[in-house]
Formats: sequence, C-alpha cells, structure tokens
Amino acid sequence: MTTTRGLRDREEPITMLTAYDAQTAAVVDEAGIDVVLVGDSMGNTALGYDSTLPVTMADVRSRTAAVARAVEDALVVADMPFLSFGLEEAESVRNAGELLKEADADAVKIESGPHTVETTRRMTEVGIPVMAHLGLTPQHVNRLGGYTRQGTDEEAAAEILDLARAHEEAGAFALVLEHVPSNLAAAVTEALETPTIGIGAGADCDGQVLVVDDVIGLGEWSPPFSRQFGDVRGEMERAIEDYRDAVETGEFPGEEHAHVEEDLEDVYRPDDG
Ligand SMILES: Nc1nc(=O)c2c([nH]1)NC[C@@H]1CN(c3ccc(C(=O)N[C@@H](CCC(=O)O)C(=O)O)cc3)CN21
Ligand SMILES: CC(C)C(=O)C(=O)O
Ligand SMILES: [Mg+2]
Repeated sequence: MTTTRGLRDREEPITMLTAYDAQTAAVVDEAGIDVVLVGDSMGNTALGYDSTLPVTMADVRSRTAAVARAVEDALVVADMPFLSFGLEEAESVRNAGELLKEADADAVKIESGPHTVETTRRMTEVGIPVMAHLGLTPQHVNRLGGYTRQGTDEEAAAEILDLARAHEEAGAFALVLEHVPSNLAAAVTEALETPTIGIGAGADCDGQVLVVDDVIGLGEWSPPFSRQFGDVRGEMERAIEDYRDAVETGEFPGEEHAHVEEDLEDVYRPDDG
C-alpha cells in the first residue's frame, strides 16, 4: 500500500502515471506504479476536448471512483478541475472533500500559485492530503499563451522555488514540477523535504509522472518531454479492422460462437416464414 507519508524517504524514484478508467488503472496498479493520478488531462485524452478547462467536478468524481474501484496498492490522487478551487476557500475544501468521500480518492492535486497556499493549509488541516503542482500549469494556458517551458529566467525560477517552499510549509505531501529546467527542478528537490515528481523537469526529481496515453501510444499526439513505450493505438486499429473485415466477409461469427438449441425445433421451422 502506498501512503502519502510513505512517499518520503524511499530509495528508488517514485513512479506515477495517470489513469481515467478502471481497466487502465488495474494494469497501472498491477505493474507496481506507486501513484495513480486521475488527471484533468482526461480533457485532452479520454474526453476529447482541446484543453483541460472544460473538465468538471462530475467528470473527475466519476473517473476517480472508477479508478479507485480498480486500484489495490497505489495511491489514488484526484486532480481538481479548473474553477473547482481558487474561488472561495470553503467551496474549494468542500470540493476536495467530495473527491475523498464520494469517489474514494486518497488525496487531491491542485495547480498551485500564490492563491493556493492557504487553500493547501486549510485542506491539510481538515485531513485532505494535497499534492501541489508548479511550473507549467495547463489550466493557465490562456494566461501563459501556450504550453511553454516555465521558470526560465532568474525571477520566474525564484518565484517557483519560493512557492515550492510555501506549499511545503502549508503541508503539501508532494509537489509536481512540470516543464521547468532540470537545474531548477534539481534546486527545488534539494531545497525541500517534500518529494518532487517531475514531468519534463529532468532526472533529479524524487519521482516521475507522465500521461498514460502518451506512454502506451494511445493518443495521436504527445508532448516533447514524453516517451512512447508502446503502440496500443496501432494494436487497437489492427484488431478493430480485423473485426470489421471478419464481419463483412461472413467469417465471424463462426459456429463456435453460436448455439443451436435442439428444443426449439418444434416452435421454429426456418421454412415457415
Ligand atoms: N496527452 C497529454 N499529455 C500531457 O502531458 C498533457 C496533456 N495531454 N494535457 C495537459 C497537459 C498539456 N501538456 C503539454 C502540452 C503541450 C506541450 C508542448 O507542446 N510544448 C512545446 C510547445 C509550447 C508552445 O509553444 O505552445 C514546447 O516546446 O514547450 C507541453 C505540455 C502536458 N499535459
Ligand atoms: C500530467 C499531470 C501532472 C497532470 O496534471 C494531469 O495529467 O492532468
Ligand atoms: Mg492536471
């Protein structure tokens, strides 16, 4: 069993992957991945939007519940969707709590900024473990003007380091660093006790996370910092096209897939109609 406390002080790097459904989550969990993130990247992947912004609490609640039903060992983290936090403190905490109470998440993740320090503290105080997320925060795509690398000048890098410290002090149990220079990620990892989990942030973080669709080769597109370890889309295409051909040629279903019920001989005679 992976626990939020157990992520600290481990020998090997922490492994984290997204999952948005029970079948994928079961495979991820059985592979021994430490943390399953029900990412709001479901917007770009499972749900077919072109950003994460349209993803709702209902989407994340339903997908988190499916993942939690399938996972036995990994820590299940629900990613709070755009505008489900950050407006009012009480509403943010209530939404986070809903993901623990009703969807069986173990923790939530919040795209962090100066405005989430107190939110992180409040959630932690009431017993909701919070994973922070700094660097590229895709819910801010309209403000950032694209999914660009973050923390690339002294001022921006110092702000990320300061916010990392502030979220650690507020009680975050882990910190995702997305699309930042590897030397900045190394400096943040060095400065914190809290484990860092990188995506496009180099090898010096305490762990790594990627979107599962990118790893297995399910989607049509993946970011430059990702690696495709398989070709699931190719295999799905082959299987589905083979099925289509088998039906069209009459090769499927065969006799082994059908059943003739001898007792029906009296009530059904093919030459009746
Ligand atoms: N399938 C998938 N994988 C992801 O890793 C992912 C998502 N979806 N959706 C949410 C965010 C978006 N992410 C992204 C998306 C694009 C770039 C990217 O292409 N960056 C380029 C160009 C940036 C630009 O100029 O707009 C780069 O070189 O930094 C990076 C991360 C990471 N996340
Ligand atoms: C890539 C990770 C960190 C994420 O936030 C997501 O999948 O939504
Ligand atoms: Mg996310």
